[in-house]
Amino acid sequence: MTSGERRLSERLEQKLEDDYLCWYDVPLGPQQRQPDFVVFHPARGFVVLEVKDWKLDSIRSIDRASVELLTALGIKRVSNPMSQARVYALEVVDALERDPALRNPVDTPYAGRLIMPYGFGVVLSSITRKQFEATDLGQVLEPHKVICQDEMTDSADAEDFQSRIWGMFSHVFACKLSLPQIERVRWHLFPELRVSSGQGQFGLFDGPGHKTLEIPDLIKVMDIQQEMLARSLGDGHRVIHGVAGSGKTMILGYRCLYLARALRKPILVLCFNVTLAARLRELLAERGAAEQVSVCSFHEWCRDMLRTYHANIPRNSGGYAAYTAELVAQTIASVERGQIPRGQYGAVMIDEGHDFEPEWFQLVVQMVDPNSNSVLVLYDDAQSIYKQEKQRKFSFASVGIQAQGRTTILKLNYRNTLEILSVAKAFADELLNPQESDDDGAPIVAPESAGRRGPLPELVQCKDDWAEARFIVERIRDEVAQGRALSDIAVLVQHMSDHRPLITRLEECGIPYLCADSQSRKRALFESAPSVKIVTVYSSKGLEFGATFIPRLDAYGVTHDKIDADARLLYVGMTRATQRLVMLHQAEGGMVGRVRESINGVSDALAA
Ligand SMILES: Nc1ncnc2c1ncn2[C@@H]1O[C@H](COP(=O)(O)OP(=O)(O)OP(=O)(O)O)[C@@H](O)[C@H]1O
Repeated sequence: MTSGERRLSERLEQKLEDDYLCWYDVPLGPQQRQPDFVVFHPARGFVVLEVKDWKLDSIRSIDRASVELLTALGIKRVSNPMSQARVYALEVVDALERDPALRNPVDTPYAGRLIMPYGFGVVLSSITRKQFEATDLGQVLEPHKVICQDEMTDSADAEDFQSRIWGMFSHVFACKLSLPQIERVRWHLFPELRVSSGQGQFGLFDGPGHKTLEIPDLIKVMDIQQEMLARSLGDGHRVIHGVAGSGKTMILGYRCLYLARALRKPILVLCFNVTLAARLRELLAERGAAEQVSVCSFHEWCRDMLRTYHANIPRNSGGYAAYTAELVAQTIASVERGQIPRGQYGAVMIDEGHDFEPEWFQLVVQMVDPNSNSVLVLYDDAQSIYKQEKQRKFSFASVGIQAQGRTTILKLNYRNTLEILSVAKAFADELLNPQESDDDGAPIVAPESAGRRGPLPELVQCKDDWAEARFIVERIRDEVAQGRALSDIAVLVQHMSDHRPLITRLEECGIPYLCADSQSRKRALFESAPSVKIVTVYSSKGLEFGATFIPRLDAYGVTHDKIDADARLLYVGMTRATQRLVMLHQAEGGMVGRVRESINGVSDALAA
């Protein structure tokens, strides 16, 4: 920011109330123009502001189209900022007026025109009103559309400051934009905030070649908190505690694409789950970020580092847990002795931070370039399915993440219907009891529903594995008959050895499927032709499916020591379903009673 821009942004923050929205230097509308500031208020409209730090004696000449400036490098000709601001404002009007929901209705006096007033103006941050009036600048910069240096001081009266801004409007009339209308305004102005509803896309905006041509009736756009997080490029470490389905991965995807344009050094995205890493890698590649952004599971990354820097790669002979522990130990040792260089990445982002061990954080934090020091950790304690209770208590500072004061909590779940979320919440009630935590711990946050409605989750009893398989396949056929894509359907199993009858039945019915039963199949889960996905609940973490089946509920939580761990696992499984959730069991016991109670409780509460 120039010093004038900084002062103006401080004044906007101080002198405007909380229901104003202000954007600084953000590309705007279909032409992606970049005005200095856009100020928006739901009951007043919007204004575009250009800020100039020019001193009076640096303006050699000015007319309605351009300005000649005396600079250290000689004379420079630039556009007249007022005409620039006007062009930007008219482009915004043009984009918004195309949307019938933002136009005055046909039988009203201003039929077809924008439902809110607008204005544009110039901020001369180094010229006082007196200086301005002593010149003929007012002939080309209308005086009421200019804010001068002495009108934007710290001590300026808030009411005066606001009336200067709104005095820039040519026409003022009453408007009161509803929340959906405000969202539509943001949808048009900032296409990158659009949440696309493609399957398993984490809401990332459309890739190239999939531009939205028609304006949908129901639009989906990041909420303001998500937008602020996605755009906050600032240096330093940042932690987002977000409930299941609150858009953490979507924000991460957005920041990757944003940072890929802004940074020279590569960006590293790490998660725990191989399947999630593969899906995210694919989506970012479709959006042209493959070269600059590497997405891997943590262990894949360790292996890559050891291979790239010719360090010793352990053999995978003594079991997977021993192998991965050795992989991590070797990577830490290689970094310590300088064989793997530190500071390789312009930014490091960690999805599923709740499944990371403290020493993993310590290792990864060293990988970020100290000049940008940009580290983002996404975390949801309720989904931590690989850790023991005692391991969960740690502070971010103790693992090298300095995020005090830069921690955000996202409570709103957008993924699940109210019915699915309510059942998952009732089921996992004990895990979600909010607990006090200081700014640097990992708070437990209970999700709140964004309110989308759908069918109540189902609990179905079948007599054996074959009956379960027949039932699931029948329901898959129903879903497909109703238009659901195969890849939007998943069966979440407890162990990969559990699904033989299901596969046999799918094959008998000619339904394509893919099992994530090896590392390579996990990586390729979404790459091939459309197919039903069979994944463990573990591997489903981070993903989402329109229709989700969870068989053998009676096999979860059967021993006392597994109850909490399995409850977490099932909470993760249930919150994968965006529309339909069907759970099955053969016997009573395990988690069956708890799920039944949760469904009945929610059913009664919603009926009341
Ligand atoms: N503001 C929003 N409006 C509409 N849909 C949204 C919004 N934010 C997120 N979503 C949708 O919510 C779903 C969940 O998003 P995402 O996968 O990023 O959540 P998450 O926090 O990473 O979840 P989890 O931790 O459970 O994996 C996606 O389908 C996304 O499109």
